[in-house]
Amino acid sequence: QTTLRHDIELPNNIPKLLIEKHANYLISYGTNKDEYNYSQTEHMRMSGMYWGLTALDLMGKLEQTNKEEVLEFIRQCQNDNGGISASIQHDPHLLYTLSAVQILCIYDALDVINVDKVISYVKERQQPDGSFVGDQWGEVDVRFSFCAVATLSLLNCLDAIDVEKAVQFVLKCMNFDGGFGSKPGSESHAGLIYCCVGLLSITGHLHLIDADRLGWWLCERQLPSGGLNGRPEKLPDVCYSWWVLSALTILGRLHWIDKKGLMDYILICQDIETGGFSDRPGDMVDPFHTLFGLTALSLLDKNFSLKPINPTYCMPEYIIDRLGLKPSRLD
Ligand SMILES: CN(C(=O)[C@H](Cc1cnc[nH]1)NC(=O)OCc1ccccc1)[C@@H](Cc1ccccc1)C(=O)N[C@@H](Cc1ccc(O)cc1)C(=O)NO
Ligand SMILES: [Zn+2]
Repeated sequence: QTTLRHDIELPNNIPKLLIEKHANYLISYGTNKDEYNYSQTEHMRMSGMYWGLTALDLMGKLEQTNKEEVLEFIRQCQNDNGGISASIQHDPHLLYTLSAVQILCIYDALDVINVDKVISYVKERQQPDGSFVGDQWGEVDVRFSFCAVATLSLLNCLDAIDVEKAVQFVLKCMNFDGGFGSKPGSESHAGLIYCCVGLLSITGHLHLIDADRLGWWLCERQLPSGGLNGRPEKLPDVCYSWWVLSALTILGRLHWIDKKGLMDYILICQDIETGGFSDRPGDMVDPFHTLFGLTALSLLDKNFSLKPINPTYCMPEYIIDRLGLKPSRLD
């Protein structure tokens, strides 16, 4: 019987990975600041810089970036309470505090901010039930638990929070399908699964996951086009290649996916004129999907000329090695 499924048809000629095009796209994205898209993303600028810089580093192009300009921007984004905001004069948030710390680790420049105040900002966000709020407005989401734990572990200061209680909250977000939602009772979603599996990988609690059941749910994300979606019945999207593959890699079940089919899907999502990746063939490219297309390819095949990516932190493996971090994986 024909099951009606949202999916797309793939054309037959698959382009190879156009590294130079993607590097030029990301370098120029950061320079012409008057460009419309650049102005529309001010509210998440710090994350946008993390996406661009990490992608450029994977392609071996970090030395083409303006390191001093980025460090000065980050220094100006740290607030008196220690938290870091998306742009200058914006409110601090755990999302952008993580992005800033990730960038500073890549540049090996943590000294440009007050690290002790970052640690106290993160610590103050933890709630009595172990969960975390993102900022002073108090929204709880397990994404923020991952931001808190990833940030503190990059700063080698995980003991500033109650790790056991943080893990307890994550387990409350686990569903019968083996997946995780943003809060207890929320439906499973590949992005939140990445956050929960990543947190448990950093804290060494992966044994609490039903790896076969979750692995199965993650592989069910793959569609006939080869692409992956984030939830059942959704369209394929390049960024879900990363959210699903990184979790499968940590769970030791990456081989459960049809790698060739997914690689073809991701390569078709390149814009061969402008450079960059879009979520689906023919859509507008952006730095977000460009990073997650490249990180997924880095996990799929080491023969692309990309540096290896760490699946837990979504940062180049050599940076995690330099920091002496060993996030756990199931074998
Ligand atoms: C806020 N946001 C999203 O909601 C995207 C939108 C989207 C892209 N493709 C389909 N939808 N969704 C998204 O990131 O979903 C994956 C996800 C959700 C929750 C937690 C972790 C990953 C994107 C930005 C964006 C908006 C609109 C279009 C493209 C990118 C975003 O900032 N995502 C965050 C998700 C995130 C947040 C916190 C983390 O600790 C880790 C990841 C991010 O990647 N930060 O580095
Ligand atoms: Zn996407």
